[in-house]
Amino acid sequence: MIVLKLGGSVITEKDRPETLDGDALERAADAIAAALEGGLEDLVVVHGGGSFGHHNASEHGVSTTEGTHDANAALDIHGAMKTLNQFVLRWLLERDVQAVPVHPFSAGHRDRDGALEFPTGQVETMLGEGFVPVLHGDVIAHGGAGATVISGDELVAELAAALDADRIGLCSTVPGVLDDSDTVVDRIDDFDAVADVLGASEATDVTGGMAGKVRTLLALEAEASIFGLETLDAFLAGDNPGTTID
Ligand SMILES: Nc1ncnc2c1ncn2[C@@H]1O[C@H](COP(=O)(O)OP(=O)(O)OP(=O)(O)O)[C@@H](O)[C@H]1O
Ligand SMILES: C=C(C)CCOP(=O)(O)O
Repeated sequence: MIVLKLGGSVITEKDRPETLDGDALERAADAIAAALEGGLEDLVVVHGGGSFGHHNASEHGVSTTEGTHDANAALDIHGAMKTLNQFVLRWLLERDVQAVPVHPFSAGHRDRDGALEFPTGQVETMLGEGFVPVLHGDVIAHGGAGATVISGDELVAELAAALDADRIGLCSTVPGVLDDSDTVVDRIDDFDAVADVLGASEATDVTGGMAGKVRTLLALEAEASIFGLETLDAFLAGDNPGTTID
């Protein structure tokens, strides 16, 4: 079973609000369709926000820790993410991938300590029935804070642990984690060893960019790969392109 995140920075033009990168989404959807046709059985897709969601969250001052009690603000962020989710579903369905949505806002919550509660029975049942569940970064009810942002990366970590994923992949806009001479770091097992080169995203991003991604993945028991779109098909075929986080 694979949990795959399509980075928002890959499938959208991240510095132009609410702009899809149709060519990139097409390439990603082609790779997913080919892998399923080639025999891959269980795949969960999660996508990030890119230019959908992050701008809205930033405008409303909402992040993973700063919440809102204004339903209009929550729905503005959620609506942007659902719009992008519709695009992802459409691109997959056009390639006969049996993609169905799971909207995290209606599926889970954080408690007062910020701990995520995310039941996964619906995702497991979808997989068992031959569907490809497609989740996305979203807003989520948060005890004492109203609604806060949940990143696609956090959902990947949660799903991978709950579903005991065999492989975890984060397809981003970079070929992997880059060191200070822009060479892809092969393997990361310690945050402090790479902390100096890990930055935020270059675009508006309320969930922590590459540093947040590495921190989230290091907390997982299973290995994860961070790689670029050009090696998505290789990852789905069983290779470990880019940076391995363990
Ligand atoms: N050391 C690094 N190596 C690679 N990328 C880095 C590094 N430090 C910071 N970055 C930034 O992190 C970005 C990737 O993080 P980002 O959160 O934008 O990715 P994403 O998951 O694909 O998108 P989204 O969060 O919208 O879903 C890169 O585009 C780059 O700007
Ligand atoms: C900004 C929102 C709502 C979702 C962010 O998800 P991410 O792009 O995976 O960090």
